[in-house]
Amino acid sequence: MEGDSICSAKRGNGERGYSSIHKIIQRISYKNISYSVREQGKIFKKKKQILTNVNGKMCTGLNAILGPTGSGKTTLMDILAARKNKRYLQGTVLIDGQPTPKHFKYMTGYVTQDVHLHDMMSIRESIYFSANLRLPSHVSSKEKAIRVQEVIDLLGLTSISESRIGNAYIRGISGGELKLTHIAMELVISHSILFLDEPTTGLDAYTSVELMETLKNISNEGKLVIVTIHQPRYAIYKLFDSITLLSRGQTVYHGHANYAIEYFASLGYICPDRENPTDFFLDTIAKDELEQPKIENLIVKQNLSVIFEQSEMSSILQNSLQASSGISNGNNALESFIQNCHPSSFLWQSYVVGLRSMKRIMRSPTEFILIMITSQIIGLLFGGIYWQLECSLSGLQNRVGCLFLVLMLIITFNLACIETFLESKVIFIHEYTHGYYRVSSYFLSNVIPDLIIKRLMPTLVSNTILYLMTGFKLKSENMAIYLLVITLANINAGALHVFLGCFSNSFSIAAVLSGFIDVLMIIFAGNLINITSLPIWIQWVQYLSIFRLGLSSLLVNELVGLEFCLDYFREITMDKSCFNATYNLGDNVISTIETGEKYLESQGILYAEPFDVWRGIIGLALYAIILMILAYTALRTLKKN
Ligand SMILES: Nc1ncnc2c1ncn2[C@@H]1O[C@H](COP(=O)(O)OP(=O)(O)OP(=O)(O)O)[C@@H](O)[C@H]1O
Repeated sequence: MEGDSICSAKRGNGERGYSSIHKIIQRISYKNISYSVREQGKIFKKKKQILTNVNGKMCTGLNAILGPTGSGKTTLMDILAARKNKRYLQGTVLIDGQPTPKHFKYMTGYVTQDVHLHDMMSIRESIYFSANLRLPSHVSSKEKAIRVQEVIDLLGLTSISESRIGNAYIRGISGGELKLTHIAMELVISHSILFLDEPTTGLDAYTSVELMETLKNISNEGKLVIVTIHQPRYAIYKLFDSITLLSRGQTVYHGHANYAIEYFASLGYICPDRENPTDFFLDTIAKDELEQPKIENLIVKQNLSVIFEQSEMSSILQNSLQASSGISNGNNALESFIQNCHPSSFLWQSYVVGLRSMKRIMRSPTEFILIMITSQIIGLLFGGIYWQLECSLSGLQNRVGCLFLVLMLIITFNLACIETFLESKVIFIHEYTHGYYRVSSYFLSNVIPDLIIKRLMPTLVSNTILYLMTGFKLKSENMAIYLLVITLANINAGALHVFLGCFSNSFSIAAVLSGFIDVLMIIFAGNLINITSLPIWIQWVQYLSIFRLGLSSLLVNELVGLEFCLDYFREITMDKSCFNATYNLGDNVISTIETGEKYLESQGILYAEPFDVWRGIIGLALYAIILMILAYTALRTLKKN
């Protein structure tokens, strides 16, 4: 019985690794690992202990973490893979005797329990996407394609490699095939350490054994493979080099898989012939958790974890951990080795992610077509309602109303940006934490095309139609300014809703926040309440309103130089043409016309200087930059663990 002999397993050569990003790692050791969290969703957050004083060592080969549901398997694996919040962690994890390097998680393959992949991509495209972004740039496209094909064949995905992933509405591949695709996306990178959380869940018995045999073969090449698994068949159990049995976050056994039965027998727990050892271990642990066993030759009320802690095996392990903590194995350059977590450049990442975004839009055109058709119908409808506006007082009112409604529509259309991002948030977090791309590449190539193609393009087309139908000023410079304001308002509304999508975890929360912000901005637009009538100390809020900034520019652009007949005079003179005259009524001088300038003055909108039309545009542009930075920052600071 020798604790350290866990690591006397074969030493492969880490063959197939792409050496520029993959250091050959042979051992992970962990000492006194304790992990606790503050439980979410309670007013007084209670501390919950998940792991307590766990020790161990895992080496090249197939290592399994077993235990009942909720025993802490995933948490332990996450800690070893450097994917847990260090704030709640106590103890040390050493990689080949060295502290875990900063970017360790990018050096490892990690298959999560839940799988989230882009629905419109095929299996081959998904695996190629992973290879394209995560393999070093010196690996040619041809080599990547060959590697992808090899992994597809290895996991038996050949016959369905061109099938789409699908989603809840569009039937795609099965859950098991999805899992295999995810595993393939990690295998294709050929990391020297591979973590797999419940890789066989969702697979039939035969495929599970096949998969585990594949993982065993991979580990025989000198790779360190760690899996968490619930209740593997004996055929799978036989493949494990080492097993770690957990019970309520404590170690019940850690050592060679083929010694475990002997160890339990030494405690009086005899595994019956023909019984699957894993079933036997889990049953024993379950009984131990329930009733605190009172077995002959054992100290009463000692449970399996205490017994293991006091065992000879555990003390050998402790000694070996103590001794190995300072050994570097020549890998003391681990930290400097992986300075840059991304093997591909910012531009390459933006190109690859952008290409996928475009493919997604092209392959699910319904949403885009629907947005395009609805916005054109609304454009035509508004154009019909505000058809060829007259230069009368009602024409002035209609102009203001129409411009306000155009801005309202832009905000409403961009509400969908919340959903667009929320939908892909899980995929973004998964891909980002797996080192596919930088946040900036994703932002540039995923968020921005979405804003431009799905939101801005339809709005610009419908507003061009609307502009011509309403009879707004026909000069090209006025139309250009109109479309520029529409563009900036669109970017603002889109960025605002992307920000809200990043900020909150559900559509309803984001929609409530959006409603609140929109109402505030509408109040300060100026046409529901006259800003000049408000107390000075609150008037500044108008500069925070996209509506106010946009509307003031649109109004200056449209109204300066226009004259509007008072409808009253047109009726009494029965003259449909507009004339400019003044009448003296007692002390009052009444004009037959209202000028656009007079209206703007009454609204507190500056118009006299050419710059006045640009004031709102510059405000909108600055606002767009600020909102984009906020959205980007929200994406960066998103909790990614
Ligand atoms: N962030 C967290 N907040 C609260 N509880 C947590 C948190 N993370 C883990 N837990 C709890 O810790 C325990 C261990 O979780 P973990 O996912 O590691 O178990 P597991 O053995 O992998 O379970 P399963 O076999 O079901 O996957 C569970 O009871 C879980 O609810």
